[in-house]
Amino acid sequence: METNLRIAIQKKGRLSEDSLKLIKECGIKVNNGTGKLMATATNFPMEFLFLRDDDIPGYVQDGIADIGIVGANEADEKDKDVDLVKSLGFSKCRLSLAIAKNEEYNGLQDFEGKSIATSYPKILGDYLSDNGISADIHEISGSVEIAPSIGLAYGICDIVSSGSTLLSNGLKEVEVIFKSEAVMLANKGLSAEKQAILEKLIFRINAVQAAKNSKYILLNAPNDQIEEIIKILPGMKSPTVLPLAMEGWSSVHTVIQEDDFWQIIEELKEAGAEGILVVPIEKMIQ
Ligand SMILES: Nc1ncnc2c1ncn2[C@@H]1O[C@H](COP(=O)(O)OP(=O)(O)OP(=O)(O)O)[C@@H](O)[C@H]1O
Ligand SMILES: O=P(O)(O)OC[C@H]1O[C@H](OP(=O)(O)OP(=O)(O)O)[C@H](O)[C@@H]1O
Ligand SMILES: [Mg+2]
Repeated sequence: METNLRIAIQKKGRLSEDSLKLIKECGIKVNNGTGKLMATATNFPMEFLFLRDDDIPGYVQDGIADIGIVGANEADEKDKDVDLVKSLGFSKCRLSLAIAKNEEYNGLQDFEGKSIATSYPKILGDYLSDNGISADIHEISGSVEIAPSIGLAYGICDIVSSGSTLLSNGLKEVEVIFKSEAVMLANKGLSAEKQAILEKLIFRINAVQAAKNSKYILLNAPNDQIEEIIKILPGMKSPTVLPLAMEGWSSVHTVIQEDDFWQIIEELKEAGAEGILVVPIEKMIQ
């Protein structure tokens, strides 16, 4: 029987859509009809389990799933004996301490002896003890932001992204204690066959990620400016230079990093580049 790599992804929630999108971008086809909790890819040796994110680190540790996608916050909180394979760049958020917006805040010492409601008792406990603060951690499983207004706790420690949930509940963020994004976890004892499938998957994810961070750039320039323009362009290798039909002009093609984009464009314009086109790249194999 063919070996399949079994991946656990969140059934429904903040990670589900982007996890499946990544799988799709890797060219893997899976038919997860509504309500189906298990599925097999049609064109890659992979099986899918659709689970609550809380259960994923444990299932990966126990080998029920070979790999899994969860938030780094969930992976850290569950503290299972698994390998962290890769950060995936989506579901970026932070775990923060927050208190009622009308409370004065002078620093972390304000939490000394107070109660804090959270779904992340381990991460919070570690943070407080690292900082020499002793507080009463009150574990609740959801709707954490309600705790101060109903008198359950002085402060909270919960996930923040835009900050709008805090705002709507009359809270202010006072400390960021953990920065998170989706990560891939793997079981520590994968067979050689499963390891080989995982490597193929990682190769594809790397190509997708590299493409997302890069742009293909095309521009025209007079030949006497080409040397200077090439100096500005840090391409994958050396840029391609092609003569244009117009005498004395060339077209330059290369790949640039998204982060350097605006700075490079400015420099290129100053160096005499014209007709600059910037195009997204679908996959990039380095
Ligand atoms: N507002 C947000 N913006 C970005 N990422 C988020 C946000 N909220 C949560 N996340 C990330 O997505 C993960 C899953 O969040 P979600 O709210 O779907 O979890 P959940 O309610 O515990 O789901 P489940 O029903 O699977 O237990 C979180 O652990 C965190 O890493
Ligand atoms: O800073 P914000 O952009 O407002 O995001 C933060 C909120 O997002 C998450 O909840 P979610 O909306 O996923 O609902 P949940 O409580 O059902 O998990 C998280 O638990 C926070 O409450
Ligand atoms: Mg959960």
